[in-house]
Amino acid sequence: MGYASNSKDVFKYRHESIEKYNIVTLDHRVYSKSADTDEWNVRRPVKNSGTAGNRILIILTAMWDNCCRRSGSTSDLSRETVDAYSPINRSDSPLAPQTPENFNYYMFGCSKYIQDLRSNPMLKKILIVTSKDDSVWQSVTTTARNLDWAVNRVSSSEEALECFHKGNEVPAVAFVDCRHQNDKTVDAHQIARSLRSIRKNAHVVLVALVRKSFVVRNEKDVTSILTSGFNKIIVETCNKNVWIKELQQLEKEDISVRSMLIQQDAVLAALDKTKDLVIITDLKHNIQYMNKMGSIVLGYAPEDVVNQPLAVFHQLGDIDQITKKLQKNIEWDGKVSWKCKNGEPVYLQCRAFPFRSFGKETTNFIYVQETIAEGHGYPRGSVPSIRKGSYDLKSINSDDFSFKGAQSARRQSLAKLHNLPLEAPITKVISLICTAQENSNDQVVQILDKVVDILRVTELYSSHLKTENIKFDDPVTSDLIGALITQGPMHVTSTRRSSNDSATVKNQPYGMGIAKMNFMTSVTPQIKELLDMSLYWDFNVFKLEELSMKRPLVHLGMNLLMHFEVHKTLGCDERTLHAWLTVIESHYHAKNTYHNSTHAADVLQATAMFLEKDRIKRLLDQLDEACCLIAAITHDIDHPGKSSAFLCNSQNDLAILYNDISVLESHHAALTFKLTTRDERLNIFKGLEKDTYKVVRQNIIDMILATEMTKHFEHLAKFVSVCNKPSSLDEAPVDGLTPSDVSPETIAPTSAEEVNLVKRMLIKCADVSNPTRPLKMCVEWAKRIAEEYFNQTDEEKINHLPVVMPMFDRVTCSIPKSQIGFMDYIINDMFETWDSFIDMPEMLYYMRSNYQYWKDLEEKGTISINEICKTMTTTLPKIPESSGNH
Ligand SMILES: Nc1ncnc2c1ncn2[C@@H]1O[C@@H]2COP(=O)(O)O[C@H]2[C@H]1O
Repeated sequence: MGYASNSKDVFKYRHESIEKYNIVTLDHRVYSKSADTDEWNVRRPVKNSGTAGNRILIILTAMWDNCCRRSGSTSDLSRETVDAYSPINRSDSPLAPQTPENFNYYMFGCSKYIQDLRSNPMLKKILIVTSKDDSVWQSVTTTARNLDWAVNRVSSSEEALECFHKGNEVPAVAFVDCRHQNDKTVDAHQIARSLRSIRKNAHVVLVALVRKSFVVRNEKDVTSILTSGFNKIIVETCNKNVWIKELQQLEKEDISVRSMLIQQDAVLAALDKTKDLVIITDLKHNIQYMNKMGSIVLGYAPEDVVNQPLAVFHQLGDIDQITKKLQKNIEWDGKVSWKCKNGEPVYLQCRAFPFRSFGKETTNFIYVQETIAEGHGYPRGSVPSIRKGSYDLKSINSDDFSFKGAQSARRQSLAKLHNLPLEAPITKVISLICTAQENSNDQVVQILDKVVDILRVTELYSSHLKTENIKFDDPVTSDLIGALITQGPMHVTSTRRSSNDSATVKNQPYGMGIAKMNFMTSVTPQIKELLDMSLYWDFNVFKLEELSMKRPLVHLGMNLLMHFEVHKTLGCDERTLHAWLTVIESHYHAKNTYHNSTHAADVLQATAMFLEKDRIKRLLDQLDEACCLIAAITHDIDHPGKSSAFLCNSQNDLAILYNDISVLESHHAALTFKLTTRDERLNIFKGLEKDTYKVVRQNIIDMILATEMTKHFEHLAKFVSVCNKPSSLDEAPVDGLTPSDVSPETIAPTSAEEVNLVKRMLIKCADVSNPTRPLKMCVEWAKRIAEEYFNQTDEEKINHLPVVMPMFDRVTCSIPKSQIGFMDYIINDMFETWDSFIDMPEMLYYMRSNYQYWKDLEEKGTISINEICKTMTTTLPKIPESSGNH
């Protein structure tokens, strides 16, 4: 950094090339040089944050011009290419730098927004402040008017300030007479200080008119004039040519910059109104700017975050993978979890990119994040980044309180609902909110109004999750998620189980004690060894598929059903279980690449692992466990390898039978009971009491139907809002309890409906857990599902049916893109939520690293499965061949 505080110093720098510096502060204006155009552009300063690598020179214009004149040369820093900026060096200014070392400049690329002055004539207004009209002012006035300036003159400090306070006719430039030292009516310093103390006048160009002797006589006076808030010092003259030059310069530099700053203010205001959360950091990843939405969502005031390392606000504390990418000048796109001031995490879809304001190097990093209201204040594991369902934050963020009257009237009418005889729980809730509003501040009232608005819609869980509300990032994702979550409405059978329900078994006619042993002796040692790993997340179901000759479900099923003593719970024996599993497995289509019995075994294995988790164990009884395992085993039975949409489009018998509603899932559930109950030899339910069987049946049907993806967001949202209570309790402990006093038992969901929500979530997670498995398995599943989608597309094309997912064409489809889309929209949120409930870090670990793997492949432009397989160090088992076991 260079710093010139007197003309001698400036002389010193005259002999240095100004090219050495990439930031110059001239006359307290700040310029930086563009590497591309070699032009100097104005920069807006921020206080106290050093930027590595910037070379800064500070010069005062008056001295600089003086030096130039004395040295007989013109300024190296051509005035023609410089945009000016108002002074920052006032001691009362929040932007005032304390020492030259503290200078840093917030790059805002504003030169792009400079408006042509001609389009903004409002700014060509001059105010002359002088107590003495003389030939100098007459010369200024005439010249200015000839150049289309509007000129107004006042004769005292008070009148001058009045002009600025009035508002409408605020002049862009004020010339203040500083030639008469003892002039009591025009006090230049007072005018400057008063003006600069008001923020809206920060951009007024203040020009001091001084005597010829002034600059040469006293450098201290020059500094004092400039530091009091003046931008320019002009020496008195009656020479109209000089005034033409000065006025043109004012127009080109000062006024155009003012115009630019006005627009920059507008941009900043827009940033404050946007629903996106914007953060800008410097090169060291220290936050330089965060917009208002940042404060709203994260809960920090701007001063809490400015100059703080970004990592401090990152929930997982490791923001390395993002910053590394940015440092390599690579844009980053993905989920980021930020830490709110209240300690809660908020997950946002983020696009981070490097920004080069000048020079060849990056100067800043910018993070733009989609925010939605769900993300704010939701407990851990919320679904904020289901960006497709964003709320309108307008009212929350609005400064306009004028609609309060209307809101209050509405509250009153809502309160009347309370008195209606048909009072429903939702009206009670709304009424309670209305009561709470009475004693709340405006902001809370507005937020609660929004809450009430949301509660009033009929489809509480699904209305905002329709595909038309979702903006997908790419067509593959659009196809996939669109196909998964759109279909006609489905009625979910609600199972209510009273707390007295228990597994009631008619009798236990079989020798249970030896059941497991008998079965296990019939498997090969290799399979046995593999099955010993059946309660580990990296269990290799493909290996079992291979060793069992594509009968993984019977083997794993026997192993796990015995482990959970399902035979005891149901009151059946090993042989029935084995026969049942054999028949069930035989109704899975081995020719399907994905929806075959290996998938059922995989879902069963995930289900078993979830059932082993403490939180689940506390919640579910043995009958629940049995239902979960059976539902997992049967949930895709007789899957044709085509989607429900395909069946509807092709007018398949199943679609006709089930009226296009939940076609596949209804079929899976119905067939399960048909197969199981029609033959006594495989009826695993035959030992159950009638009422227990009813409960079991309802439970299994409910879980199988819950695997329907069209209801995905509904199930997820319900689970989040009802079951993820602990963190909300953490926030507001009741009855003197601290969060640590609240044991999981105290807060675990207990109602039958809440238990149902957990079971639905459990099977849903198990069903799509493949992206959270170790990489090799995750890739294999991706390959299998893509192959099945491709087959469907092929068949649709051959049969001239509507193509449900046109992007899933085996020649063009990008597998990484499809996986990223699937994870972005379906997997990541759901598993973060599920993990927050059951605590299974290995699952999240694989999910995150797999996601990164797909991202890396996408970046490299890898598309096909063959290319992907080449990137894997070891080869994976082959896709099953078309010979079926069906
Ligand atoms: N890795 C994956 N990539 C894309 N889609 C998937 C993946 N895993 C599961 N799915 C889809 O998610 C759906 C969940 O329900 P289904 O098993 O009926 O069908 C599944 C597939 O359509």
